[in-house]
Amino acid sequence: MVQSAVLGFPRIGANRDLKKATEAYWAGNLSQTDLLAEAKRLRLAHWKIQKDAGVDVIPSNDFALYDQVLSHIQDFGAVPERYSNVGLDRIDEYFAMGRGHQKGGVDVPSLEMVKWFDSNYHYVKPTLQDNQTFSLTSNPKAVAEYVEAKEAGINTRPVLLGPVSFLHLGKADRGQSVEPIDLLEKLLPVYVELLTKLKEAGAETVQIDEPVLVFDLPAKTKAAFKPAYEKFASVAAKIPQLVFTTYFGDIVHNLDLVPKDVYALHVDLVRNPEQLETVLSALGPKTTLSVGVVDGRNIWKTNFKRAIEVAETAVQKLGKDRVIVATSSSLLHTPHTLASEKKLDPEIADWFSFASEKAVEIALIAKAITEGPASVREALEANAKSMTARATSKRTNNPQVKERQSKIAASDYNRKSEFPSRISQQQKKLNLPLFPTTTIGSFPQTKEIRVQRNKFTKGEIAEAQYDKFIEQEIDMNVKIQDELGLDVYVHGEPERNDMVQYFGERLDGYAFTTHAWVQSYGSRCVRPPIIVGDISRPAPMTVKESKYAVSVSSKPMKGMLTGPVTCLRWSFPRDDVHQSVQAEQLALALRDEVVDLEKAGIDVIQVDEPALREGLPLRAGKEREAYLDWAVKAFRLSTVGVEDSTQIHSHFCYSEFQDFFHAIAALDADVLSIENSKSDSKLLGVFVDEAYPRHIGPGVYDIHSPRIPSEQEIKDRIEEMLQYLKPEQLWINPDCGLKTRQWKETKAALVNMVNAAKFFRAKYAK
Ligand SMILES: Nc1nc2c(c(=O)[nH]1)N[C@@H](CNc1ccc(C(=O)N[C@@H](CCC(=O)N[C@@H](CCC(=O)N[C@@H](CCC(=O)O)C(=O)O)C(=O)O)C(=O)O)cc1)CN2
Ligand code: MET
Ligand SMILES: [Zn+2]
Repeated sequence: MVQSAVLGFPRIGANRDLKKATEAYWAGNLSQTDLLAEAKRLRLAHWKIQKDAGVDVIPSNDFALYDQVLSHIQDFGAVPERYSNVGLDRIDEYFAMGRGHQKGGVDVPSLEMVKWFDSNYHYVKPTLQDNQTFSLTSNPKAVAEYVEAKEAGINTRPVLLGPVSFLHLGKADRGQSVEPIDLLEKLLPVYVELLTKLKEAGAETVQIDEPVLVFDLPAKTKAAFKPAYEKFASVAAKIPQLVFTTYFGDIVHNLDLVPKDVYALHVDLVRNPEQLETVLSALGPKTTLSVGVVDGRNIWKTNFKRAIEVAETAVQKLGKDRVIVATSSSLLHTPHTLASEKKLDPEIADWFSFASEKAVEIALIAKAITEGPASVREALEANAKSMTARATSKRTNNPQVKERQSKIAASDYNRKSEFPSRISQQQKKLNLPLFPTTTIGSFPQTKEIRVQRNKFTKGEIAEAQYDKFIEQEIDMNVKIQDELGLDVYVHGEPERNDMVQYFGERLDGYAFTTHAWVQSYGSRCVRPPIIVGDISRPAPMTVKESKYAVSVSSKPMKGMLTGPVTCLRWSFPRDDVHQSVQAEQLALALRDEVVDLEKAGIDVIQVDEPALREGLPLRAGKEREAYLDWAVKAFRLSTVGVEDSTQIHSHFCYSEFQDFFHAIAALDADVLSIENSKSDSKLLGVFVDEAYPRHIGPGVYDIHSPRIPSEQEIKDRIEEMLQYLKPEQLWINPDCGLKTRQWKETKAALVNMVNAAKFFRAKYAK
């Protein structure tokens, strides 16, 4: 029979239960015991959902209190000493690596956190030493959770991140020079020990994730697969059977690296259905193929007909016993259940499927193949009906939007003048000192703000009252910036629930949800709006708040928008129209907003594009160039409608600039702020080598952690930056917005930042 498998289930729970529990624990309002009990409750609930859905292969160890890679770091004894030797218990050590720890005389920043492939999820980077050793902890999480499920009557398939991916996704610690992949020999015994324990506990198969196989890999990493999987083959009798798992891309270019003797191979056929033929012809004679046909990255109902066709192609070649139908990747990137969405228009809700519904889908697809379509006839018919309804719906099509798109001219992509002329006109207006200080946009989203917004959303307070509240927040933010002595102000974004969701809610062509949360990092979640049709802007979206902010401020005030590519990437995009078309529609809507802000007297406008880098296709080549072409065009289309004297800023976090610099330069923004505090300042070298003439603010401190950076630390960072950048092009700002922080630490950090800037201002004053 064809089995059904889920590669991973979202862990936050139907009501962001995990977020609430961890945050309560951090605040000292929940005991460790209660935190662990809540985590257990969630795991059991999620296993039960999948079991009830009829899924054959249910994952375990897909859970994590903060991040699954971080859990591996701890279980493998790869905890840097600064966390392991300061007397923290296991849970606090874990959170210290994830979010820093500044309490009880301990002061450690967090480990670096970066994007998980091309998703909006973030993982903690394994951070390794030259003399790194590994050892398995006494009660490894993978074993404990396998046993826990078994005791609940569910025989799961544990998920592990494979050794090559674990090392490839890691880095040398600051000041260390080890190449992580060179540590393979030392790491493998830990995997063997862990796999052996899983087998002893009863696990028959293990999902071993090697997603790095979708990248273009350096020779050394490629060479690591053979010894790693030969080692596992040599102890095959002692360990579970391995399902070698890849996702988020095709593996055709690395097919020779797939071990021939593993029990099964999983490939993502949602992203790259065309790889099936090649993969099938290269498969080992006994290997089972796990075909990923239910999208783990988006919320559209699966097209059963298409999914079954794909799976049948594999069945014809391999037979039913050698095919597993599965989700394309973990469902971590999808919301918990559609059942919570009481406010969605039923016509549109019929097009969607969230994690719990996807579990049902995958079981149905397996049944359709094993027992024949007649066994699930009703479900197939209902599915076909939904597909037709969506394809023919009037809701998705807006001729006026298409008409405008067809009229875009080459001149719509260019500013009036080049940067040198622009910056002098801007400087006349803005009169900024050397080393201007600014922040990235958001200020703390306090409990009070959320409560007021919640009341407003529920209709408990009137719009006028809510608007008044927002104005008071803006007043307060301006006053605080006066006191801090910042140079370019922000209004603080108090009116925004999220930088993407907020715009989605104000644009036509979008649907939005009430409970569809997805984990972004640690306890932080997002509720991506859903692009269902052609996008347009019925009315200005941010002008009212920005105009008010300018009216109460004596310093330049930045207008604040989320760029077209980030709006696209952090929404659930349509899958029936190319992403470039959706980005262009967003760009046109934002262009009107930018021009309206300028008309309202806003001289500095920041258009954030933190997701531009994450959208970059994972492999170099034509696809990448095509992406950069439309992404850069979308940004330019949205920003260049202004006068030379209006200063355009853009912001990037989570960006590795080495392979990306030319695109950033091509945006032609006047000022860039980038995340930098966790990276080696050497990386700023690209801006020198490539002679970047415009202004730039590399972040001077990390905003993900409550830890307060000292003035000296910030000065040291600036000093390093000055080795690469000219004083007259350098801005001083944090890595990113401050919405996740408390006011107390925000003020303390910004005082130190402003003082550090003043120090250099005095030093360079002539
Ligand atoms: N979309 C997106 N992706 C991003 C980022 C981002 O800002 N947005 N930043 C980067 C890092 N990722 C982040 C992701 C989320 C958050 C974040 O702060 N999320 C908030 C939720 C933001 C939100 O939508 N808030 C809503 C809902 C708030 C809420 O919880 N309301 C309560 C009711 C009010 C109460 O009693 O607290 C409820 O619904 O139950 C609002 O403010 O209106 C959180 O998890 O806490 C930060 C960074 C990369 N990716
Ligand atoms: N303007 C946004 C903010 O400050 C930029 C965030 S980038 C993830 O929150
Ligand atoms: Zn940012």
